[in-house]
Amino acid sequence: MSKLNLAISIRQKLTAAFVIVSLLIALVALSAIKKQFETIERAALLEAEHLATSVANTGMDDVLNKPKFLQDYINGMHNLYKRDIGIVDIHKRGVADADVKEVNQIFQHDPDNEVGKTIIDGKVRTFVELNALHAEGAKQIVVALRKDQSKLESPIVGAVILEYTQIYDELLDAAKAGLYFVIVTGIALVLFSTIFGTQVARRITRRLRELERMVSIIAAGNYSTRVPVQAADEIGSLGNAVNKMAEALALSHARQSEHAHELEQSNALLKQEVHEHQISAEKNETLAYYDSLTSLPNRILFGKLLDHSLVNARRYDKEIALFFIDLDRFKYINDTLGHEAGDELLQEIGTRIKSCLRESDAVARFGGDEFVVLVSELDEIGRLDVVARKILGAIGKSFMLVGHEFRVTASIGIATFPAAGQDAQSLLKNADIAMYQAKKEGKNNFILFSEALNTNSLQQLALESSLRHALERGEFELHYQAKVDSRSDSVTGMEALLRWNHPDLGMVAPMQFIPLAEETGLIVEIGKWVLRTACMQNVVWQTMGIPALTMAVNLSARQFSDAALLEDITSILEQTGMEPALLELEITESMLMQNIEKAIQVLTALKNKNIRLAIDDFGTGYSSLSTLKRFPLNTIKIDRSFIQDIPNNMGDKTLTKAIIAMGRSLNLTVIAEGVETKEQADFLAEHACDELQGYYFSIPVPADKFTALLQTRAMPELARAREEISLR
Ligand SMILES: Nc1nc2c(ncn2[C@@H]2O[C@H](COP(=O)(O)O[C@H]3[C@@H](O)[C@H](n4cnc5c(=O)[nH]c(N)nc54)O[C@@H]3COP(=O)(O)O)[C@@H](O)[C@H]2O)c(=O)[nH]1
Repeated sequence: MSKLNLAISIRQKLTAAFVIVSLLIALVALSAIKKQFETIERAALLEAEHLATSVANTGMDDVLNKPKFLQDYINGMHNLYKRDIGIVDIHKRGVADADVKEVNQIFQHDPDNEVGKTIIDGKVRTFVELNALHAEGAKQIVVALRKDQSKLESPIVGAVILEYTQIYDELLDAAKAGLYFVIVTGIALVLFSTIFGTQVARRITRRLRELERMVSIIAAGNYSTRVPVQAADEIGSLGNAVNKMAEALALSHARQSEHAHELEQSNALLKQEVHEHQISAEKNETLAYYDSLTSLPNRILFGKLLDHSLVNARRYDKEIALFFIDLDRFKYINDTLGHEAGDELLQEIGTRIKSCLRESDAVARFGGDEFVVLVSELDEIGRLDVVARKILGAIGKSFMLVGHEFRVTASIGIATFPAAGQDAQSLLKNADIAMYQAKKEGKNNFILFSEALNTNSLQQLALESSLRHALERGEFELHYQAKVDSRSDSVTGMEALLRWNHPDLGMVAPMQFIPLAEETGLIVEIGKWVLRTACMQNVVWQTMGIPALTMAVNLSARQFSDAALLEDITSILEQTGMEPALLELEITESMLMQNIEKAIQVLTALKNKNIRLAIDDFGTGYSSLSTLKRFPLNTIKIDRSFIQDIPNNMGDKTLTKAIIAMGRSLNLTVIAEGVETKEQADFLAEHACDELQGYYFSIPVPADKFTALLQTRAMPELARAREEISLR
């Protein structure tokens, strides 16, 4: 309820109460006045009746015949008591009257013949006599006059008419005086009580308003406010109660503030904890779904994206494509330049791949050097080539790592939905198969998955599985191929060549399993076995009295980039007792050109161990003379591709001559591989190629056969080999 409403309401109520009470008092006073008037009239009437009756009882019957006496009596009553009495006979004729003119006159002042009626029935009647003296008329009472007044059955002989206006008026005047006093006093009292009541109401409402104002201030939170208590009445008690309530509120507010402060503190702590929890949840999510190195989605998140894309592709009958990208020779970079450089490279690769894609495509890193791309809005299958070439081009651009310029390539396998698989797992597997095929076919390219690849891949998988057990099962063996002095035809050394004697497949060619061993990393362990076996064999031959010959062993890219290479070789040399100077490591030109600085570093370390170093497949890696000069080499081995068309191919002849000249100018031993004919041998000898290797002299043979070859040192062995060649 508003302040205004409250005040008006109480005042109105009080005023209304005063008005009602005043009206009631006025009403009661009026009815009392009315009652009093009636009583006055009744009293006047009663008195007149008694008087008239007493007049009648005064033996009127006897005195009727004595009009003089009667007149005197009436005159006496008039003079003494101011009462006007008239007496009539049964004919209404005046016998005596206060007004003597009425004597002997028929009474005619009763408007309804009340006198006549009373004379007939004896009943007391009143009437108002129309009289000139009284404007309102004179009140008259008429009583029957009997012969024997004590007996009701006595005959009526006349009537007594008594005017009672005077007594009535006197009584009325006396009553009116009292009445005026009552009315004036009453009005004064009503006025006073109204004014007083209004003042009281006003004072009450003012105090109530003040109380309300104070309560509002307290309610607004100003608990120190106190209501001024003006009187010890109910409002004063209410004020005291409000003050007590304010004190209690102040106390509770203080406690609440304290509590709120504590709550605020714990809330802040809670917020902090929630914030930390959120951060850690976000971190966990990032860790769970994103690759920490490249910030690209990881395998888990990519799986979800792929599943989602497959659902859409199925629903809208669309094609999607999965690109499996694997860097070529990444391990080599990682091992030679260090992990930090490798990480930098992977980050850059991630960025480059991303830059080749549309917003709707997704790229993820699966770990290592494996990246996967999801092209979910494939308009046409032809776009796959464009995307793949774009990615290869971006990756193939040069990188600056540890202050040097490098180039890497990648192999991409592509699998499309629905052609290459119905679910995420098969799509990923088939893209992986296609990627391996791309690697096999020379790397730095892409292959779209086909069912034929799958069959091939299954074979590869079976081969890979057997390869993992080949070493422990002793299925490897080494064959040795002689190296011959071009001038004397004498054996200067041999090259150890690995053979895999598969229990089911028979002799598996190195070209079939070495790339597989390289990809799977098995080559490192296999390579160590080759080194140990070759060294042991060489020592065995020396203990057999065979003069010391150089043992050449091939190193794969992975072995060459293996950080433990030097340590492993040193330990093998120590374990086998092999003379380091008799060991020649053949490293391909392309391996050296991958990272020239690192290659120089590794070669120098090996060279410092007195190990001989040969550059294999020379002529295929486009190394310049200036670069070549920086490698601490002993030998260059001209690639078979230059030899095979000699003497017919003039270009090859010229190039071979140039390579020989260059090697000699660098004081390197020059050896030609793949020498299959006398013409080739003669040409090379003629142009001062130091050593020759090839089927013309000897095919790679097992250790026992090579022992025989060495022991006899007989040309016939070589010749036999030549014969074998010519038989092919
Ligand atoms: N990392 C390692 N690589 C190895 C090892 N053993 C062999 N290999 C490499 O495998 C490739 C194939 O080797 P392979 O089938 O043994 O072929 C060698 C010779 O048999 C072949 N050769 C020799 N003379 C001739 C010839 O007159 N004609 C002709 N067509 N082929 C001939 O050449 C291969 C030796 O080449 P190279 O090593 O370049 O001297 C091959 O790349 C091997 O390097 C191993 O243990 N580890």
